[in-house]
Amino acid sequence: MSVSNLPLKHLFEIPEDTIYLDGNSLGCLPKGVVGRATDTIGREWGGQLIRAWNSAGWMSLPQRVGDRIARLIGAAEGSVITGDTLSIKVYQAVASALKMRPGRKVVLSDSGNFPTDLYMVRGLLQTIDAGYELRTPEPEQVADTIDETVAAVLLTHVDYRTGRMHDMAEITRRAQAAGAVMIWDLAHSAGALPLDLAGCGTEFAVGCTYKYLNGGPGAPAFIYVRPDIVADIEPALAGWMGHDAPFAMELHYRPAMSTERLRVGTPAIVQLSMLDEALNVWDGVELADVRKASIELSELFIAEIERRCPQLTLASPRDAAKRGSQVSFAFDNGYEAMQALIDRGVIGDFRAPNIMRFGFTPLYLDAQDVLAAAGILEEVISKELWRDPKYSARSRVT
Ligand SMILES: Cc1ncc(COP(=O)(O)O)c(C=O)c1O
Ligand SMILES: Nc1c(O)cccc1C(=O)C[C@H](N)C(=O)O
Repeated sequence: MSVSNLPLKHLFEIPEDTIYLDGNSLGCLPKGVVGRATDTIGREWGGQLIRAWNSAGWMSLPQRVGDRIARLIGAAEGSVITGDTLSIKVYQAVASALKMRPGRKVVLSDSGNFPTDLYMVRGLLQTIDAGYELRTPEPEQVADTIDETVAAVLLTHVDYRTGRMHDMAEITRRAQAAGAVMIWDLAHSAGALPLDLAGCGTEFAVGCTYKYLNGGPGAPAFIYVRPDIVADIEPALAGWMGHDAPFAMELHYRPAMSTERLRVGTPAIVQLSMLDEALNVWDGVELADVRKASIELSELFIAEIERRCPQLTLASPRDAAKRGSQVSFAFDNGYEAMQALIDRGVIGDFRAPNIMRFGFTPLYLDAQDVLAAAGILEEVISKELWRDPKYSARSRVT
């Protein structure tokens, strides 16, 4: 693919004979990360011990890494903080949003949302036990369902199954016009396409860093809070690291005056330093270039698969402007076909009930990869290689 400075394959460890189309679930390993983890463990922890919180800058790492992510999601410096898992950050955002709209009793999401987002909301509402309701209309109906009973709208921008993308600016506008607080889950957007959080005015956004940001399995999540409201929000999960002066050890919680108030407990320093290192691959990269290459690669893939594999049905929006950076095809034996494909070095994934999912990560993928993957998928489908009984045990976790 001939987009300016992409791809940057040489910056990644990619196993030989592997075409990786699953960077939308777990990104590839950037080359510097192993060395950085070793340094954090050996030199910083091993050599500096407790002093490293100051001498190695561990205490400020959640904010510094947040600032690097902010550039990639169109947010101002200081408005993004890292830590915990995305599930926790969803909980915090929704809990804070409900406090901002006392008297309103509805959280609005959609029926396509990733399960953990819905589970976290239900768990929160059960804990509060004050007559709240979670509504989950079809994704296409969400905008028209926002009314003045809605306290918070929680949506995943890019659908994990189909790649269908909500109109962030328009839904944010509709939510705020009805007086609701907007929360975007950017799990499948951050690092995948240009975002303009500051411009769209959303109150909150949350996301993970192990997909397109390549932070590694279990890498810390992030949360964005619009700068003008941060001093007023009441953080659920008020841990000591979100206190204005953690080492004053005060008995009463006094939140930090910045996004730091969304911190909870001790940050996972090794993972955070791995993420910090992984973000180096983005230096000098423009999301507009990534998006252009992502659309070219995914259009190429769709054209090739529709020509070579008529048994598969496109399950993603055909219009690239309405898709994130993944392409899904429906196929009744998709599970088995995906196992057969993975066995031949093309790694995508399967999502129930029948979705074969392929992620496009232009930092380490090019047109040759896409053509080769399409050829192998054609072989799996046309020769019905997926019928081999070894592909039928549905025991994989992803
Ligand atoms: C939209 C969305 N939200 C949340 C999660 C997961 O959250 P966590 O990182 O807490 O496992 C995922 C993927 O795992 C996701 O796709
Ligand atoms: N977070 C994951 C994990 O811990 C194990 C396996 C997969 C994941 C994922 O990220 C799944 C992903 N969010 C999805 O869209 O399906």
